[in-house]
Amino acid sequence: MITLRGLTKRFGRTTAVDDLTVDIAPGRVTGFLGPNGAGKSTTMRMVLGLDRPTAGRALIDGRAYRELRRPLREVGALLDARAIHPARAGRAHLLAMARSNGLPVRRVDEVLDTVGLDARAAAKPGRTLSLGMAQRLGIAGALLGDPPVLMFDEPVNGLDPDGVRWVRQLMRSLAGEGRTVFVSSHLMSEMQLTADRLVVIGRGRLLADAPIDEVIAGSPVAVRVRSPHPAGLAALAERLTAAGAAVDPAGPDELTVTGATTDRIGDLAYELGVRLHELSPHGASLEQAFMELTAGSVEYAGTPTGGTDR
Ligand SMILES: Nc1ncnc2c1ncn2[C@@H]1O[C@H](COP(=O)(O)OP(=O)(O)OP(=O)(O)O)[C@@H](O)[C@H]1O
Repeated sequence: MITLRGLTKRFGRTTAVDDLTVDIAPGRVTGFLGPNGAGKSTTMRMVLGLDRPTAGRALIDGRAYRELRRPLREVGALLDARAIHPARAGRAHLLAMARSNGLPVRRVDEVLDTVGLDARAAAKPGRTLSLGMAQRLGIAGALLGDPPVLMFDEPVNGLDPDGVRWVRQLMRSLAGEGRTVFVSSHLMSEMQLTADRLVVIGRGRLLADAPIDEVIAGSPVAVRVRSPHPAGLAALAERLTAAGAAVDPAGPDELTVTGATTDRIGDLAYELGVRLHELSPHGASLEQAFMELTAGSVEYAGTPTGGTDR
């Protein structure tokens, strides 16, 4: 269990983490989401005692990181896969970690095997590892002490589709063994497949802490409407807006409508004599739910290019 209580971190005038109170429970994968700069890495760093909270506490099974006698046996983490010695071989890196935590050498070979790094790959110096290999090595380091609590910051960065699927299965099986698995990712589709529960933050503040289905269900179903007649479509858009629906012109021959059922839209189109080529409901995705949740807390918002005002 990871317990955050009023956790706050300020860097000068920036509040990176703002009064976060959350329990991250064992036996499931908890996804940690937020726009760039939301405070995810800072939160994880505070759990690991790498950043000191300005206020509040971050506890691992009830204790602060600095109180853990053999930390690798209590919590394993992958924060930055590139944070390995450039000249040291992967296996030597893990051996040093094992020695300093009183872990047997055989654990090093076990975890290398688990993450699929063979003897040749494990003998390469850190600077020659691809990002994908460095991620696997970082995951091996997290697993080394067989800890009940695991944290991964963007673990699928740099992995190919097979690697992504492997990480997903690993996270699920670690949670299946009753461990606490806390994982950040900006790949929503991946999170939708991996996580049971989500903690969403924006500008350091808690925006959601709920089962993934609930987060997605909070977002309305959208209906795609296509017609070969732009003028008719514009008239339909006007009627729908007047009826209180939200209408987004997705293209010259297409609308995305929320707040009206397919029946209602079909009836209105019929009344207006607008021929439709498509009228289809689209279940909300995590991506859509995320965009809505975090709309007010994006630090660096891009502007659409080449488009007209919508
Ligand atoms: N050492 C530091 N000194 C000053 N500001 C910092 C420091 N570390 C983080 N910040 C700031 O704190 C905020 C949160 O950053 P953090 O890296 O925790 O966010 P994040 O959610 O992990 O972002 P990303 O998804 O981009 O990795 C940002 O505004 C960042 O600029």
